[in-house]
Amino acid sequence: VWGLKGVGSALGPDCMKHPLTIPGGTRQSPINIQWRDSVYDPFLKPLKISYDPATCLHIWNNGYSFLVEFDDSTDRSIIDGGPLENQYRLKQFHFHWGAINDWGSEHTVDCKFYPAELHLVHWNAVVYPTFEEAVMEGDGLAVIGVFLKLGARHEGLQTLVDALPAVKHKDTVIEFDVFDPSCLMPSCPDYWTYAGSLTTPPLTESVTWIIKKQPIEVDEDQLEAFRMLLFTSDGEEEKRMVDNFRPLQPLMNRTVRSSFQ
Ligand SMILES: NS(=O)(=O)c1c(F)c(F)c(S(=O)(=O)CCO)c(N[C@H]2CCc3ccccc32)c1F
Ligand SMILES: [Zn+2]
Repeated sequence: VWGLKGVGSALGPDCMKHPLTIPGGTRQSPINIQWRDSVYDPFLKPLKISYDPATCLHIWNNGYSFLVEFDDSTDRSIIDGGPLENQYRLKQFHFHWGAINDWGSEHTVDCKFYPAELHLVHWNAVVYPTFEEAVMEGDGLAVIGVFLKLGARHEGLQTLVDALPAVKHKDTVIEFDVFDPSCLMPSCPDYWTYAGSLTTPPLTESVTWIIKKQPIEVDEDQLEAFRMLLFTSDGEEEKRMVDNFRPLQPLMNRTVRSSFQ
């Protein structure tokens, strides 16, 4: 259901090819963010992020991406403010990336792909009793998207990169017990926000997307470390874990708001 893995051409305004939409879907993700069409909303608050590094549990290759999962049984790692009505609890973060640096992100900005994109998945534990229930509700999830661009080595990311060989194969997990994902946040507070969906099954329209304007820099070796992961389990014919992003989806009747002018 990840749809056609067409990478689409970033040329011209129509950088969406063969969008695979969910029947009846009106708020699917990812989308192209056309900077000039985004609307500044002065009522958007700064995003507040407070993560407790001790809530970090493990890294898991689940055959889609590699996830760093957190203990979300309390409100120790949360986000608040921004476009959100409630605080949301951090459940996991993961990445999407390409086989080469010309593409890899899920969202695009003015039809430009980044080589990778970080997603921090949070859920509304104020209103919903479990993550699984929040996944089914329009205000259930909040995902922060951070673009990765090729540049200087990212020291904070390196501790994660060093652990990746241990989760090379699908369904491998290793303990990862202290990591503060705020080290992966860009310094600039600016973001875009829009109502969207999960980009993997169940593709539910339950996500308030918060896409940071400023990318973080990572170096070629760090991107290559992502690309040596495998979609396949140990003993199966090896398939490199690359191009694990969903094609762009139609904006339909949505406005992308910006927290900046
Ligand atoms: N781009 S994204 O933010 O939409 C997104 C993913 F891209 C992605 F790969 C995953 S997953 O957990 O690896 C695969 C499960 O669908 C999730 N995980 C979520 C989605 C559904 C679900 C169910 C249980 C635990 C985590 C998740 C996700 F929210
Ligand atoms: Zn994602």
